[in-house]
Amino acid sequence: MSLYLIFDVGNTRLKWAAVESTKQPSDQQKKLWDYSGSINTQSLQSPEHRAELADYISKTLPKPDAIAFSCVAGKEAIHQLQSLFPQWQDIQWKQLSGDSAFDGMRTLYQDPSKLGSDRWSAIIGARCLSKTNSLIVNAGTATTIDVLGSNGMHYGGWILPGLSLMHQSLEANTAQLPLAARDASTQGFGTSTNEAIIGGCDAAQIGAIQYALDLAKQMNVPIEKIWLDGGNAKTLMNQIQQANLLGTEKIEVSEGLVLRGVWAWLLKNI
Ligand SMILES: Nc1ncnc2c1ncn2[C@@H]1O[C@H](COP(=O)(O)OP(=O)(O)O)[C@@H](O)[C@H]1O
Ligand SMILES: CC(C)(COP(=O)(O)O)[C@@H](O)C(=O)NCCC(=O)O
Repeated sequence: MSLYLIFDVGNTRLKWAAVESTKQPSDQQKKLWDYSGSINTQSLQSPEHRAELADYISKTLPKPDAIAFSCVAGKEAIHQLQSLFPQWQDIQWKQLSGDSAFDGMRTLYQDPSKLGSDRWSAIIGARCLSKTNSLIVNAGTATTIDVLGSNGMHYGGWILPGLSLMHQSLEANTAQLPLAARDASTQGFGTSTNEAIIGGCDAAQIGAIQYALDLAKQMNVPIEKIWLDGGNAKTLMNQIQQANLLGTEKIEVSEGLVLRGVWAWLLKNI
């Protein structure tokens, strides 16, 4: 039996997971990782935090047989990530990029090398779980929305500021708006500044998903499955469910679609 260690370095959080070779990326269960965790991506910049992370990972799991990653947080972060385990120098690190080939899949991106590796790996992860026309929504630092056809074609997508970025940008660029805070009462049209911001930013995110569904239908790629992933997935799902929008039966909150995609790609490249 082999063990694979996978990293997904986003602009806010660094996620990792390790999985044994007895499992498959097409396995539907969410909790398929034998080990997993996350920290702030910024921690990579600190030698102390790097040492803590490396110590924690190397003490909680056996030596992996292969390591693979996606990183959209810049070259320095990649360098710092790859410096974590000097004791495992014989293990080759495999980096998935936006233009990494995957059997049966293709992107219409004009220059696939510019496609975010986390977007491409989430698309691969979604393909492992379902061969239907799918929308992949990764609600993280940015919110990305991508269309994947049942034929394996990525038709492109959108990049929006994520929920926190939207809130922060309103606070930073206006005189009167505070940093909004979500509370249980936020529903429908806002009747306070806080509610108006929270509801407005939710509407921008959910409205973009609705628009993507409409546009995909016009393109003859009617969406049968929506994967909602990332740090804000559950928040958005709650809002979607409470307002009974988008045909909730086809939406699923997925956990670690990027990690799943990197793992699937690694299995084809070792
Ligand atoms: N514990 C948390 N730490 C940081 N961000 C969180 C946390 N919980 C929810 N979030 C939200 O999730 C976003 C980060 O989600 P994530 O999918 O990890 O993003 P990325 O892949 O871009 O690093 C943040 O911008 C924030 O809005
Ligand atoms: C859009 C992103 C910033 C999202 O990053 P994240 O929110 O996951 O940290 C990332 O996928 C990226 O840098 N993409 C490159 C540009 C593109 O995909 O076209």
